[in-house]
Amino acid sequence: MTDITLYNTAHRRKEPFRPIDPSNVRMYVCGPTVYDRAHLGNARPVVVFDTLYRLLRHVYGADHVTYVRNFTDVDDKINARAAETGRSIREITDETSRWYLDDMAALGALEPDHMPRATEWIAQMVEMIAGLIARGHAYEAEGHVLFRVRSYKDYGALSGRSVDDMIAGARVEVAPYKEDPMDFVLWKPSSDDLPGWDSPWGRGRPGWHIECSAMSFELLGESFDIHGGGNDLQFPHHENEIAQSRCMGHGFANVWMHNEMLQVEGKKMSKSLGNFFTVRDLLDQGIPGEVIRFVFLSTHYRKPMDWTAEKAREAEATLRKWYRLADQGPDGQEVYRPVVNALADDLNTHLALSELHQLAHAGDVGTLRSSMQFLGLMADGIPVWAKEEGPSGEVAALIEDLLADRKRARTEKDFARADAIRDAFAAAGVIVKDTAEGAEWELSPDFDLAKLEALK
Ligand SMILES: Nc1ncnc2c1ncn2[C@@H]1O[C@H](COP(=O)(O)OP(=O)(O)OP(=O)(O)O)[C@@H](O)[C@H]1O
Ligand SMILES: [Zn+2]
Repeated sequence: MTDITLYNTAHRRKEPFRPIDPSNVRMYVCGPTVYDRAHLGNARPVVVFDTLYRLLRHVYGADHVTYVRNFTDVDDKINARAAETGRSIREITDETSRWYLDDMAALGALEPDHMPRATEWIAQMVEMIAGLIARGHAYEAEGHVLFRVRSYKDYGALSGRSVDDMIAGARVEVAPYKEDPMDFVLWKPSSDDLPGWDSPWGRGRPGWHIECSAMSFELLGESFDIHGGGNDLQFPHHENEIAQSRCMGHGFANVWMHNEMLQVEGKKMSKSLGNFFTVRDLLDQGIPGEVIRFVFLSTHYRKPMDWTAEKAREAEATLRKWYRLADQGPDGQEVYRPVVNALADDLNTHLALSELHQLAHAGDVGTLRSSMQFLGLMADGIPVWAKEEGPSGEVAALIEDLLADRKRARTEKDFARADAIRDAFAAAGVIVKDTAEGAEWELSPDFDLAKLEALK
């Protein structure tokens, strides 16, 4: 069996992965708050943990892995969106959840085995909150229930910081009913115009953190193998989840995995900063989902990354080449061992892609096909966009620009430049024919975009 090694944030090192029960490997990933289209940053954990899910299914068997990802469908941002638009909360959360699943499917992400909506698990949250009060880890104050952070001595262990350091660095809400500014909300009262459920503490709604503790417990049990999410959730969300579940006497998650952020000019892409574009924006611009997935896979999940048009162009050119080859491959070949091994080493997706380059280079079309399927780059055969004749608009525009540049160089008798362009076309596999009507060109099967981009 393949040995998997994963970086465990909780211990800040790579560790051999040993599931609690190899016949049911269990993973929980924090899902979206559903009030708006997912931005490209939100898609990063989806692709990262989908890749891990695929690896686990490959190693332990598809029926021996349980993947849970929630929908947060009760939240003040959702209430605000409903108030702004005059639409009902349910309409907004239903529509947004559907969009989310469509957009993520376009990126080749498999659906998790369970996708619990928080509002369907309120009774279980209430029960857990009552349990925390009974154990002295929570208290009721003015219709709120708060978690008593100082009652959990390991608080902060995941981030490796002390409670006092965290208070200093965080925006903690100071409220008169809190015993300590660090205490966080498990339950809060709802006015009549807001969603609310009856509880021992009056009509109200749950805090965000308790959702994940309650739903992971119900669907995966007291202890499970992997808990994932973006590293922006590490504190406070994941520290709070750990505090709640451990104080209930649960073992909770063994391995904590966090993806780094998708950035825009050095800053996290986020709704609050307004520096975002959605997955749907890219798809609508004609950028295929496979290209977006490829760009994600080319950077390791623990490194920050940017989205650039150039990365998308290169990914598209590579994928077109691979699809042309894989199209000739028989189905049902084994996945290439080095590709599996690359993922088994803390999801080294960059290395996995280099292994695919090797396969393409060697012309092993059947193994290329099965390995692309394994990485989620090829669901049902060759995607339609890759079957269409000719390269994408972006590649064509680049070639046309270079041809214009060559013409100018010739007119200006800059033969060095004209020759450099000619040589680069030859090296990149662009076949140029000069005709009376001007230059005509086509791509040879081993077209290599990188060799052209070097010229720009
Ligand atoms: N820029 C980003 N890069 C990578 N992952 C991100 C990024 N922004 C959010 N995520 C992840 O997306 C997932 C869904 O989170 P959620 O719906 O709470 O996003 P969000 O908090 O609304 O986004 P934002 O931070 O833009 O408001 C979480 O796992 C979160 O860590
Ligand atoms: Zn969570």
